[in-house]
Amino acid sequence: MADDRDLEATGAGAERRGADPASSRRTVGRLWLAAAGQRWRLVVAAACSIASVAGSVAATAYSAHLMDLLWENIQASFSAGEPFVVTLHNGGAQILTFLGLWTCSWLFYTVQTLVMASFAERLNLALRSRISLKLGRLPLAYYDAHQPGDAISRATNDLDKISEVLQRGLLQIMTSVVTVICSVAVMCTYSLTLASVFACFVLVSFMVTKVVGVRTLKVASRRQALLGTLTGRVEEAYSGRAVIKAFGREPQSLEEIRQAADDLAEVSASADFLTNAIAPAIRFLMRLCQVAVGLLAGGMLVAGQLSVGVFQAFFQYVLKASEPLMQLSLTMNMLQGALAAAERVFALLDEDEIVADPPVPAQLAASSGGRVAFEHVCFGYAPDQPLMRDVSFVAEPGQKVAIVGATGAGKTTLINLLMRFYEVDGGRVTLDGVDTRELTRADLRRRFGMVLQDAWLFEGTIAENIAYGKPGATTEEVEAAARAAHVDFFVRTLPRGYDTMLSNDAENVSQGQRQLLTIARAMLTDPSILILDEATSSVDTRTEQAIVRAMEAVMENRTSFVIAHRLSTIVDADLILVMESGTIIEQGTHSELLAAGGAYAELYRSQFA
Ligand SMILES: Nc1ncnc2c1ncn2[C@@H]1O[C@H](COP(=O)(O)OP(=O)(O)OP(=O)(O)O)[C@@H](O)[C@H]1O
Repeated sequence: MADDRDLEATGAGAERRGADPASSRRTVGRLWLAAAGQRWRLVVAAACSIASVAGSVAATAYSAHLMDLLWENIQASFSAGEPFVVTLHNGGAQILTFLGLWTCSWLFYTVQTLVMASFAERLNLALRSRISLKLGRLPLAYYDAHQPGDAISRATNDLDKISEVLQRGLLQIMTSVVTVICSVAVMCTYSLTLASVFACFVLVSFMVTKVVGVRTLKVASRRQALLGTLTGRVEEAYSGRAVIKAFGREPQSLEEIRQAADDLAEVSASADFLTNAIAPAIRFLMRLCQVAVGLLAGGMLVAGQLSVGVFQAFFQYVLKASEPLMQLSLTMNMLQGALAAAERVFALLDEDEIVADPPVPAQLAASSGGRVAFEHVCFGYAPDQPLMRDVSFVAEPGQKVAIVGATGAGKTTLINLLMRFYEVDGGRVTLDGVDTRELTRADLRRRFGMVLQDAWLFEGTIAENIAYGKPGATTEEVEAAARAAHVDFFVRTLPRGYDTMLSNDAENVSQGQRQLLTIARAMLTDPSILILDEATSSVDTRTEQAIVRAMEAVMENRTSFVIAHRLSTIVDADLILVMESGTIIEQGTHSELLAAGGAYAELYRSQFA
C-alpha cells in the first residue's frame, strides 16, 4: 500500500477524508453549477431518454395486441381455405405502427446519445478552461509544494474520467430509471399486489447499491490520487533523467515508479471488484424477486384472480425491469469514480490564489527610470519562519547592483520579492517611488528582463525563442539582439540558422549557447531593469568571455541586479549587497566593503588569496 505521507503530500489525504456522501452531494451540486449554460442539453437528453424508453415499453405492450390480431386473422383465412396475405387492413397497418414505435425509440436514443456526448465534452471543456486559468493564478508557493505530475493528472486523467462516466453512465442511469418506472407503472395496471412485491425488491437493490457505492467512492478517490502520484513519479524520472543517470540511480527511480504502479494496481483491483461485484449481487436479488412473484402470481392464477395472459405479461415486465436495475447498480458505482475525480478537480480549483491586482492600478511613466528600493522588507516562505528581516537598500537608475552570499543566503528570495513572485510580509518594495503592489503584475514584470542560470527554451525556432518577450518582433530586431548577445555567429553556423527548431530538452544547443540565447531574448524586450544570474561556471573559457561581454552589453544604461558567484565580475558594481541567512548583512561598493573588513572582505580574500 502506498505510504500515507505520499498521499498527504499530493493532497489526496484530505480528499480521502472528504469522500463521504455529504461531500458527494456537494460535488454533484458543484458539477451542476459548472454545467451552467449546458443544462438544457441534459434536459433534452432526459426527454429523449423518456421518449425512447416509452417507445420501447409501448412497443412491447403493442406486440401482445399485434400477435393476437395476426393470429386471429391467420385462423380466419385458414378457415376460409385461403392463403394468408398481409395487407394494410388485416394487420399490415399494425405491423407498420409496431415498426414505427421501434424506429421512434431508436431515433430518440440516437439523439440522446449525441446530446449527452456534447454535454459531457462541454462540461469537460469548461472545467479544463477553469483549470488552465487557475494554473495561471496559483501562487508559486503552490508549485513549490506540489508535484507537477499531480496537477497534470487532475487536468487530464481526472477530467477524462468525469467525461467518460458522464457520457456512458448518465445515459445508462436515465435509460434504466425510465425503464424501471415505466415497467412498474404498467405492472401496477395488471396487479397492485404483485407490483408492490417487485417495488420492495427494487428498494432493497437500491439500498445495497448505496452501501457499496459509499465504499467505492473511498477506493475510487484513492485510485485517482495514486494515479496522480504515478504521473508525478514518471514526470520526475523523465525531467530528471540526466541527473538520475549521472548518479546511477536508474534502479531506484524505476523501483519508485514500480512501487507507485503496484499501489495503483492494488487499489484499482479493489475499485474494479467493488464496481463489478455489485451487478451479480443485484442479479441474485432479482432472481429471488422472480421466485417470490412466481409463487404469489401462481397462487392468484389458481384462485382465478389473474388471467394466463396477464400472468405471462407481468413476468415479461419483471424481466424487462431487472436488467436495467443491474445496469443501474453498476453505473451508480462507476459514477463514484467520476465523483472522486471531480472532487480532485474542485480541490485544485479551490486552492488559494495570488492576491488580485489593484482595481485601479498605479501607472508608471513609459520611460521609467528603474529606481528600485527595498524599505524595511520582512518576509518568510512559511508564516511562522521569518527569513528576511528589515531589509533596506536603494538601486538608482542605471546602477549595477551585485548580490553575493553563500548558497541559501537568500539571493533568489530577494529577486522573488522584487518580481512579486512572492508577497512581502512587511515593509515595501518600490519601483520609481511606486509600491509594486499598487501596479499590476503584468506592468511590473514588463519592466524587467531576466537571464537565469537555468536557461529555459521552449519548443519553437531560435527566432521564436529570442522573440519570446516581444511577439511580432521583426527579423532585423531578432538578429540585432542576437548580435548584441554575441550569439549571431553561432546561429549562422547552424544549417537552418534562425529557423532551427529547439526544445527545452534540446541537446543540439550547449548550456552556454542557451544562456546567450536568453540574453538575446532579454535584449530584445529592452527592459529598464535586468536580473542576471551568472552561470559562468558550467561553460568553457571562450563561451564564458562571450557571456561576460554579452552581459556587459545588455546591462548598459539599465539598472541591473547580478547574482554573482565570482567576485571578480563585480568589483566595478555600484552597490554590493552581502547576504546571509536571508538578510543583508553588509552593503556598499567594493572598496568600501574591503575597507570595512567584514564578511565581504573575508570572502574576497578567500577567493583571491
Ligand atoms: N520555495 C521555498 N519554500 C521554502 N523555503 C525556501 C523556498 N525557496 C528557498 N527557501 C529557503 O530560503 C532560504 C534562501 O533561499 P534562496 O534560494 O533565496 O538562496 P540563494 O542565496 O538564492 O541560494 P543559491 O545560491 O543556492 O541559489 C534557504 O534556506 C532556502 O532553503
